[in-house]
Amino acid sequence: MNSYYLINLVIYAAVDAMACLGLSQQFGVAGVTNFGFIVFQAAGGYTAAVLALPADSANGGFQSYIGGWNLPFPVSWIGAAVVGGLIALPFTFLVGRRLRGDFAAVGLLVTAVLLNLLATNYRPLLNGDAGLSLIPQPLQGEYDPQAAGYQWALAAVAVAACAAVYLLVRRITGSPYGRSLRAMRDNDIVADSLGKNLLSLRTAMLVTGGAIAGLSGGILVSYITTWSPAAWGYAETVVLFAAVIIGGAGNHRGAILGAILVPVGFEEVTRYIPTSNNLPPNLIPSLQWVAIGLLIVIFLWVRPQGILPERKRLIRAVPLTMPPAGPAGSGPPASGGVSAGAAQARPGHAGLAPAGLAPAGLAPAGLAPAGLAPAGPVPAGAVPPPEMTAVPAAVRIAGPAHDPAVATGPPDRDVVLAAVDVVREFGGLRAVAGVSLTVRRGTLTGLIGPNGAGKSTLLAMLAGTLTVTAGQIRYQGHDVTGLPAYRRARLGLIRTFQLASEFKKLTVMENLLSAVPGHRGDSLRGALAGPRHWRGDEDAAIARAVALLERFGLEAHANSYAGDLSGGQRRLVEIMRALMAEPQVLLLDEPMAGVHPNLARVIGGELVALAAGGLTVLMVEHELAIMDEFCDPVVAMAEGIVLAQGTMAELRRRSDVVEAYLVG
Ligand SMILES: Nc1ncnc2c1ncn2[C@@H]1O[C@H](COP(=O)(O)OP(=O)(O)OP(=O)(O)O)[C@@H](O)[C@H]1O
Repeated sequence: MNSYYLINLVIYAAVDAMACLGLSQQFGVAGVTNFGFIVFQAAGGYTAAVLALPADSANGGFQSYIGGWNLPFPVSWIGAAVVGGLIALPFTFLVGRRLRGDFAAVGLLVTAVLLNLLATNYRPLLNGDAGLSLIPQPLQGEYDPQAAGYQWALAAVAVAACAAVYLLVRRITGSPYGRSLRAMRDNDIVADSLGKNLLSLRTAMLVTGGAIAGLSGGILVSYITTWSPAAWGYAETVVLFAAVIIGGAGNHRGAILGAILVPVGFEEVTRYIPTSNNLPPNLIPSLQWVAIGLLIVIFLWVRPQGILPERKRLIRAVPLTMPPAGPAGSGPPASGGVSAGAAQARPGHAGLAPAGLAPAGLAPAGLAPAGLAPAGPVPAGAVPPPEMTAVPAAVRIAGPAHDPAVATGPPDRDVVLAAVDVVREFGGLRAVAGVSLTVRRGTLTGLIGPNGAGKSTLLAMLAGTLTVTAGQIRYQGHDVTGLPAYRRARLGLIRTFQLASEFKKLTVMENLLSAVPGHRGDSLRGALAGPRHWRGDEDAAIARAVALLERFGLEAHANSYAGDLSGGQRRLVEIMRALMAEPQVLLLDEPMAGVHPNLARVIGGELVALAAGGLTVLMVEHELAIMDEFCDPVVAMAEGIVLAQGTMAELRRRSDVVEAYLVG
């Protein structure tokens, strides 16, 4: 085989593998479907070209372009990566919290098409469809670019760059930050409710993917010495997607394999197809597209996980070696197992007692008395009651220390969560029609009502998953109505969902670890710093998770995919995951649904013990026996309003509640 031909193969394989690694990171790991991926590669290629080219007048002005700085290697490649990353920033508005994933994907595709049209037709800066040529190769002043030695060296540098990209994406994916990315991919609303900033995560993925794509484009342009808009058509993104899907989305080795099989392999195979003058000239390229399309369909149908599926991340249980719980007040609740590992809480969370309990001495001695708050509506815009405005700073368990945006007004000692005349409309339907409600610290408050009463909608508004149409949500004495779910979660306001919401393709252990707040490895910077930076936090979190798993009898499933568990077991995973988030207030939406009655009792007892330690729980539940046994007070809703609030015995004496819900 001719050595130039081999060099060509190696360089194309390296460039395509890099691009596929970037796309696999975005799409396979983080679930960001970037149909505009090729734009970033094209931008990197153009940047490398204009950084290396002399001013456009230097070679007779036959082509026009931006700049022409004639900068030495490797500035052109670095510039390609930087520009590839930077041009991702304007795209972030497409992948924000509010835009559904499929709309964002279409938005990115349309943007790619528009930019390609612009590049093809706008001559002054981009030279139109003629593109750019005579792009200088790296160090071509010092070496002969035609020499085989030079070309092999260029291929070696391209392979080295590809290896560096592989190590980079592997480091990110293998970190707690990578776990958050995969959690977001599996269920972004749930990830949001656990404190993950979706916009920041997706922006980081667009920028790193853009930088990788830009670098790959820069390397390619330096090698082929031309840049043409026709080579970066949006359809090229389909080829890269095919490679990632066939290789195995989310598996970085799969991305490399896919790159070798699809873009490189297809090009090679078609070289051996005999040509004939009788065949239409575009037949073979057209057949290539048909084959790629068919392969995508076949793989998505028969083997959606690809040739090399995403690998399961087994986590070894760390033995519980920490000292027994500390002195009075900082000790575990009666149900000690849940608290294990808390002694290793990070300094930033030092105030958080085991599994989110209130700090020593601040918790009420036992389950709070009924505390019958008036059920009637509070007028809109009402001044908060006086008890919501004065509390010692030490009680701010998860207030301003976590989130500087909520920095005014001291929290209340007793009322930890309040809805003030809250309304939620869906079109013409008033699902919640002016609810006022207070939840007191350390209580296990029940929320009952017939189907469609508005309970889940109210819970979602309290957590920030749904915005209110009118009214106010107050948490720890602060107005949090405008705060998104992830910010509320970081303040300790954690919810679970009515429908199963485990991260299916994360193991049970990973589900639990994904909720840990303030993990040193749960940021891009922390992930890049490497395991040595976050190993301590990880071990402490694993120890806490193991204790919880043992408490709820799921230790044997620690390394099973959560999506493979039974309905009841998945419920338990959600509850444990919520506890791992170190909540101050837990909003549970039918947590016992599908759980065996004996286990439901264990959960109930566990929640009572946690409440005795200062945790506040608001729980929607249809099973009245559970309400009778564990919840006090209980709030009854019907048709979007609160009918009454009191003990279950008191509610049973209310004819309107009995009529609406308790009959039968
Ligand atoms: N996203 C939505 N779009 C339109 N209507 C909705 C939406 N979510 C809830 N609703 C409607 O709002 C009303 C209250 O629903 P919600 O789920 O809050 O009731 P619920 O008390 O939790 O009922 P259940 O006990 O059956 O879960 C229902 O009529 C429901 O159809």
